[in-house]
Amino acid sequence: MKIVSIKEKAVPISSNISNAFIDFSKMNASIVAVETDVVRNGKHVVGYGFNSNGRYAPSGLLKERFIPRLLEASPEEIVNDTGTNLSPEKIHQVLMNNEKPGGHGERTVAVGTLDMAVWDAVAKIEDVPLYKFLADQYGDGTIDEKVFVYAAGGYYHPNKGLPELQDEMKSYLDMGYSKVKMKVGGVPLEEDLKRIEAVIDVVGSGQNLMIDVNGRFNLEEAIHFGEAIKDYNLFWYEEVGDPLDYHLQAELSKVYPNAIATGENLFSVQDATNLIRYAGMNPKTDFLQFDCALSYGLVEYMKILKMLEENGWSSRNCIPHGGHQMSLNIAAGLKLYGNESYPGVFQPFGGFADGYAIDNGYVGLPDVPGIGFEAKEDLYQLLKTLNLEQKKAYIN
Ligand SMILES: O=C([O-])CC(=O)C(=O)O
Ligand SMILES: [Mg+2]
Repeated sequence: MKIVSIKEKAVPISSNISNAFIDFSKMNASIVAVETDVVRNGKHVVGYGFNSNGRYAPSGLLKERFIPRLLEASPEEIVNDTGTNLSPEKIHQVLMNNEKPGGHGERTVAVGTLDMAVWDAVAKIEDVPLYKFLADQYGDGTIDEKVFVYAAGGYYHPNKGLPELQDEMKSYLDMGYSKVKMKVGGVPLEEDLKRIEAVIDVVGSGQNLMIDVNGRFNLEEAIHFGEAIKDYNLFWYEEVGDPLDYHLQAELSKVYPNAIATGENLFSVQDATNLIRYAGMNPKTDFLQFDCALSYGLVEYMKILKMLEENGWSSRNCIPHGGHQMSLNIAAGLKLYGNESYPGVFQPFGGFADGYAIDNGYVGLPDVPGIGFEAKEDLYQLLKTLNLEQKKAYIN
C-alpha cells in the first residue's frame, strides 16, 4: 500500500466581512488530495482535506516541505502494523521529522490539512464513515447520532445595520438552528450592546447567543466589556484577548461570572496544556475551541483530548472552531459537545451534508465512507478539480 500522488492548490474564500481583528478580503484556503494505490469500487481511494478559515493557504509549506516529505517516506513508515491501512499516527511522525518543538507557526495548518486527507482516505479504505471508525478504534464504540451545531455569523459588513443583523439571525433560526454567534469588539461598546440586544430580541434569550471578540481586547477592555454584558447571561464570551495571553484570561475568569470559550488560535498540545494550566478556565462551565485543521490535525487533537482528561476536563467541553465536516465526525465519534457551523459564510467549506437539515440545533451525519465530502455537492465539485488536474498530469 502506498501514496501515489498528492495535489494541492489554494482557492479563495474571500468576502467583505470583518471581525474585530481582520477582514476576509484576501482569505484563501488550501485544498489537498492524497491518492493511494488502494482500489475501492474500481477506483484509487483519494482522501481530501482543506485548512479551516482564518489562516491563509499554506501552499509554500505544503509544496516545498510536507508533501515531498510524505512522498519520500517508505511504505513501512506510513502503513499500520497489520499492513491493512495507512497509519495517521505514523504519517504524523513522518511529517514532523526534523521539525523543532515550539514556535509552531503555520506549519500546523499545513500538517492539519494533510492529516484531514489522510483520515478521509483511511475511513474510505475501511469503507466506513469516519465518525464510525473513530468511535470503534479510538472511542467507546458508540456514536452520537446527532450533533449540536450553532450558527456562526453576525460579522461586521458594510451597510449592515441592526435590521440586517436581525434578518441574518432570523434566517439561522428558520434553518433550524437554536443558538447563534455574532462578532463584537469592532465598534464602540454602546454600539455593540445595541447589536447584542437586537439579536437577543430575535433569539429570545442570552443563552441562545455567543459573542466573539477575536482577540481584540486588552485586560481592561475585556473586564469592562464583561461587566457590561454579564446580565445578558450569554452562552459564551469568546476569545476575548490575545489567544496566548493566559494572564488576561485568568484575570478575566476571576471576575466574569458566565461561560468563556477560547482555543481556536492555539495550535499544539503544548499551547492547549498551557491554557489549561495557567488561564484559570473552569471545566464546569467553559468551552474549548481547538480546531484540528489548523493545529496539526486529529492525531494532535487526540493528544489534546487525553491531556484534557488527565486534567479533569471532558471531551464534552469541546466545540471546535471551523464549521467543517472533519470536526463534525470527531464530535459524533469521540463525543464532543458539538461543532461550529457557518450557514452563511466560508462556503463551500462551511456547512454539512446535503439533505441533512438542522433540527432544533442538531444535525445528523451521512452514512458514506470517509469524512462525507462526497455528500456535499458544492464542496465535492471543488475538491474533485484536484483529481482532474492529476489525470491530465498522467496523460502529459
Ligand atoms: O471570524 C473568524 O475568524 C472566525 C471565528 O473566530 C469563529 O468562527 O469563531
Ligand atoms: Mg472565534
